[in-house]
Amino acid sequence: MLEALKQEVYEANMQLPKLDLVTFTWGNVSGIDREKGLFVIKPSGVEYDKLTPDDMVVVNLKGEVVEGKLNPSSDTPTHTVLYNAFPDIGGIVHTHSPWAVSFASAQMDIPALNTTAADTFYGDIPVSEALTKEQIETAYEEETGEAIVKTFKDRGIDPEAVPAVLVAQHGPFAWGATPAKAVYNAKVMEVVAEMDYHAMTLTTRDSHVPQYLLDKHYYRKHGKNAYYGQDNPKSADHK
Ligand SMILES: O=C(CO)[C@@H](O)[C@H](O)COP(=O)(O)O
Repeated sequence: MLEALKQEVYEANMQLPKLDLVTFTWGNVSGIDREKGLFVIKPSGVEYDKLTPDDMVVVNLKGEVVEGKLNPSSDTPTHTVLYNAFPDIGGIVHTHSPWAVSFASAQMDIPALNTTAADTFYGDIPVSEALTKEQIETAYEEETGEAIVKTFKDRGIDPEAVPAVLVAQHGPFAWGATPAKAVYNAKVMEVVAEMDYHAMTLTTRDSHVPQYLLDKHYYRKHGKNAYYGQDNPKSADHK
């Protein structure tokens, strides 16, 4: 059943290691057939270079396996919640891509600071609230999905406008009209997160030696009068 969708989801999963979005067996991609109310997802714990289209698992919108010889991804409950809550999405991807996970670990949104972000995300990529110990210990993956939905509801964000989220202390989820588009959005998120990290480091001047102190030591070392801040025409603080 759903052979064409299995092939499409398989190909989307194979993009994850190619795009450096996953390590080992981390991450997963799914795609949905809205007419049949069934989605296809990567099997759990299978190495990407051993995956085949036939390994894909078919799941209904209650999260029940309807076809598959392997166990579905451990994140299947999260995908299930999102397909039910966001009726216009056709594919979902989850990765542990390191720059996005860095923002998730810091519980910080990935801000839209440049056109690279704005071309794909019409606003900041939100981070969810941290899940409670009880949520983690009871139904972690389902609660993860609920935390994502709550983030968009509470903050009034349209999941079509911002097709991505960070789950605090966990990592990124992204979605789109197709599994391939979901993977594209996940990669743009990772690239934007890296760009933002560097931009935010460069602009927080107290995160490194201020220019006028560098100048002062430079001038002392080279026998010139030390200038401080606004007195120094070379300093970014020069008034
Ligand atoms: O987030 C996690 C585990 O924390 C999962 O996404 C794993 O990284 C992949 O699990 P499977 O899809 O292979 O079950």
